[in-house]
Amino acid sequence: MSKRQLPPDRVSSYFRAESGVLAVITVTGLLYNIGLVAGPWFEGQMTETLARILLGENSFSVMVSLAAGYIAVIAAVQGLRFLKRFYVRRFANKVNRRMKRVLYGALVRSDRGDLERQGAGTVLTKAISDVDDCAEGMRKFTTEVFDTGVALAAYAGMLLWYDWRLALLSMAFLPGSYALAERMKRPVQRTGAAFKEQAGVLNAATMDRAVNALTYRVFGREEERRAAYEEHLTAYEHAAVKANLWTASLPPLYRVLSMIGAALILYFGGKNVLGTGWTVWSIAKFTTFLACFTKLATKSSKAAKLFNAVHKAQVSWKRIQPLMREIPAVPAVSAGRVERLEIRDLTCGYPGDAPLFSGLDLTACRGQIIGVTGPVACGKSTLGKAFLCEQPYGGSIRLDGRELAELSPWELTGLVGYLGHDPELFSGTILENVLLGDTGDPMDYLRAVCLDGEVAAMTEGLETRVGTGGVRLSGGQAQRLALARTLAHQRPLLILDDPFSALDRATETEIFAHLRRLAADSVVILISHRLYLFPELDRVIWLENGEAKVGTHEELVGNTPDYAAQFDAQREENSHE
Ligand SMILES: Nc1ncnc2c1ncn2[C@@H]1O[C@H](COP(=O)(O)OP(=O)(O)OP(=O)(O)O)[C@@H](O)[C@H]1O
Repeated sequence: MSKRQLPPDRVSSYFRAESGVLAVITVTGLLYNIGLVAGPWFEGQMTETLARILLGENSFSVMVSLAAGYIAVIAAVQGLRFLKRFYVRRFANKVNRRMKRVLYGALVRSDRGDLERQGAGTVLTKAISDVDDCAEGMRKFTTEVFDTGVALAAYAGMLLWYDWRLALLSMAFLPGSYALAERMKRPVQRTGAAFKEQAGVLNAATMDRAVNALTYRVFGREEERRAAYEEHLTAYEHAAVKANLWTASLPPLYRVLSMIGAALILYFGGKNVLGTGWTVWSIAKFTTFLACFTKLATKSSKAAKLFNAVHKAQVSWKRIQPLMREIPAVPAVSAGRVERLEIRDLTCGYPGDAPLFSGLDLTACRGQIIGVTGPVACGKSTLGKAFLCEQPYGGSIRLDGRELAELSPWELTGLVGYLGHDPELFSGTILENVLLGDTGDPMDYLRAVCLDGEVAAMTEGLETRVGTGGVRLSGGQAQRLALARTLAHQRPLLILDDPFSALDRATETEIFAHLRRLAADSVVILISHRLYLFPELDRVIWLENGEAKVGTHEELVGNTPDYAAQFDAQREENSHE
């Protein structure tokens, strides 16, 4: 089966898609873990040799060659470990990328209305952190299968080989330690949850005191608030002590329990050395056995970590699984060029309300930029959204003769690009926000929106994380980044709703020049309150009092006094700056 056909809503697909990398991990992982057993073997041999040297039965050179062999084996084992970890990391990165590509594809083609209601940026941020948790869980699982699973098997095999009775006896206490840990999870979780809750209450109380400090002072309620705050603080301290007591006191107990096996080895293993036990051992075997057991006991305590990581990944996967669907490629006909946009007798509004405007007629050709403006709340954004067909419109909007309302959502996605008021950035990097999982050079688009210099000056450049909704960026940076994203995903019809509102005039003019060049193959609908650039537009739509007037800038200045007045007012304002 080819990689493309693997169903993206199954975790196994992501493992199968990376079977090559997993094969390398398996080979290096097996060699590394089997090599690990060589350590205790060498330690046993060196202890034996030391005893013999002291008794005069061996020369020092034997010890030197053993030590050299030990160092060589450790170096080889660590080399294999490095290789295995490198490939596990690579595997996790590839899974992460693949999952994000599927996720972006699904979200970008989701119903815009739904997404807007939930806040598209927030949906993406949550889903992306779930993908990160899944990929991390898969990484830990893949690591621990070898580092814990295979290593435990190798150590256990070695113990059984040396003395199976003593091996079973000493290992019998390990499950007891896990069972106890499992049973004690409940009070640990309960006190931990209570502590977290108290921390939340205290945070809220702290915020309340800080934000409303002035109000409390003015109304003479400071002392009362202080007393309430002290109560929260005391409750927080008690909860913290309880939670810490449980979490700190139990692990040593588990360790003592699992190390009972070591005491048994000292006793029965000693008998083996003296020749009165179940089998006959040299000092080397005794030392190797003890070292293997200690390593096994330590390793096995990590098994819980593996289960936790897998459990967390499962929870995240459940949340994102419904989003992980294969998205059919946008039909080729939609992604191609469009020569003409024809709007006839267009009426827009919301169900139950009078139309915001009606009778809009316009024909625009590829490469043209059409401005839309008018007084506050005249319906500019509503006109922009009409091209997304979220609400039914009256009249007709045709792209090369194809009525938008009759197209499938995916065809529409291939034809219409949209940038709304809200930049809708998600908490990924600048690069991810521009490319949305596609390939290409984001710098071209960042240059076009005059953001390249600022990104280059950031310590992490394109890898800078922008925070949820782009909170780490200024308003102007967020707006330009969203515009770069729109330009990076060119469509034959581009709707830009007030894309320059947070920019200064010089930047706006420069970006506009780039827009002309980059969108030469599209029809651009540019909605704006600011009219500086309107003389350069191919046509202007003026919406007012339910009417839509269309003309060149000069025509509207001549026949629409309100448009002329708004343009003059802005020009005058600008000349005073
Ligand atoms: N989803 C909606 N349901 C009902 N009415 C809406 C909806 N969205 C907007 N409106 C109303 O439609 C009118 C026009 O809104 P719209 O956002 O299109 O105007 P605008 O010209 O873009 O405004 P602004 O100048 O503030 O950008 C407003 O009165 C608004 O309250």
